[in-house]
Amino acid sequence: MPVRADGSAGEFDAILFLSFGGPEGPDDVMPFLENVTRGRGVPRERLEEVAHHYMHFGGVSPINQLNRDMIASLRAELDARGTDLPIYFGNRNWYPLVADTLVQMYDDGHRRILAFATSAWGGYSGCRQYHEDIERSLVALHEARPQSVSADPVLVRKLPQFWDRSATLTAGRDAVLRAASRLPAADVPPRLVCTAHSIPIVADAASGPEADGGQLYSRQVAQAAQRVAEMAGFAGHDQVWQSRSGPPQVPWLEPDICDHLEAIAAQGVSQVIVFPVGFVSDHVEVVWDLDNEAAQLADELGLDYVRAETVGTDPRFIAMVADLVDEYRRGTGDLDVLGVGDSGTPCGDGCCGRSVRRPATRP
Ligand SMILES: CC1=C(CCC(=O)O)c2cc3nc(cc4[nH]c(cc5[nH]c(cc1n2)c(C)c5CCC(=O)O)c(CCC(=O)O)c4C)C(CCC(=O)O)=C3C
Ligand SMILES: [Fe+2]
Repeated sequence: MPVRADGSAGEFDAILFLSFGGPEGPDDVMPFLENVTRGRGVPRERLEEVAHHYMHFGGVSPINQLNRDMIASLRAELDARGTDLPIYFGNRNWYPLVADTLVQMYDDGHRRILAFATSAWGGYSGCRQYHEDIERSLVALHEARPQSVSADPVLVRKLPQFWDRSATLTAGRDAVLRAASRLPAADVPPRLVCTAHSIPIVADAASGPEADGGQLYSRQVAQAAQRVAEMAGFAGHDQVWQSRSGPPQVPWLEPDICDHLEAIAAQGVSQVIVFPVGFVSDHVEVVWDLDNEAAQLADELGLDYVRAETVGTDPRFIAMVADLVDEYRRGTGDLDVLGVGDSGTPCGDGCCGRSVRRPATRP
């Protein structure tokens, strides 16, 4: 059993399901977007444009319900294994805010907490920022319960990145195959296009050990997509990026999915399968940017377009999350893998990019 920083041999006693958060009504949209983009130099016009995407769904992001569904599935899976750790839900950008959830967990008596973050990836937005969310919440807990926390501290251990777990990739493969089966028969095989959230080129360069040339996030995404494509029997695939933000003069990962659809249509491609490798659930960036924008463009270009499901509803994916919990709850999980860190300590030297402090606020 690995030696732990706090020297204790105790088991973990609760799970924090940590996610991005999303608005639950029209009045939440702008304050939510301000939380997401505080200090990031995202132009007002971009925020207003994104606010329209949310308004298209009545100001309600599907992400919260999807997370609650995932939590219910995880609960059932853990119960079936006889693992009775309670699961709590907390978000970076919207209610329930992780800082509030942590106070609740503490008041309920939990002192050793495993955190599962809904991003599979390394890099600042997908990994490091979740460590920062934990750290910031611990600071807030200390302010809310100063005497108790000093005398009786709490440990929050973040679970590893899971983009390369076999269940993640197998669920992706089957989602691609199901999508492919919805395409009408054609002479030429369909093009598999794998998409993930774009990030600024400098953010990508800053993620991952410098010795490996950085680019941890884009390399992980490329590898996951490659594996899924191979497993689904595709000779090749295209890697694209979506939902770019920020000022237009700042370079982000490219090609953008829409530019790419135009390019392949011009090459004579007639069918496309879009697989959102970068996300675990069908939230706004999937149901707007892919099912609406990209699908409409494909229609205009005369492309048959199908979008593969995200992996978060696949029972094998949920079982994988339960495996992570089981591996780490007794302290036997590997502490030396990417994504794992205690109480906000980032997972490795130079692993996931520079820190940018940015507390979420209430409306
Ligand atoms: C790598 C990555 C993931 C995947 C890893 C993970 O899952 O964590 C991800 C997920 C998500 N991104 C989401 C939403 C947004 N992302 C934004 C902005 C940004 N994302 C970035 C990166 C990522 N984002 C970046 C570098 C920015 C620029 C601002 C900044 O540096 O932080 C903005 C601001 C408006 C805009 O400009 O688009 C919104 C609204 C939602 C929730 C959707 C819903 O509500 O249903 C989810 C799951
Ligand atoms: Fe994002």
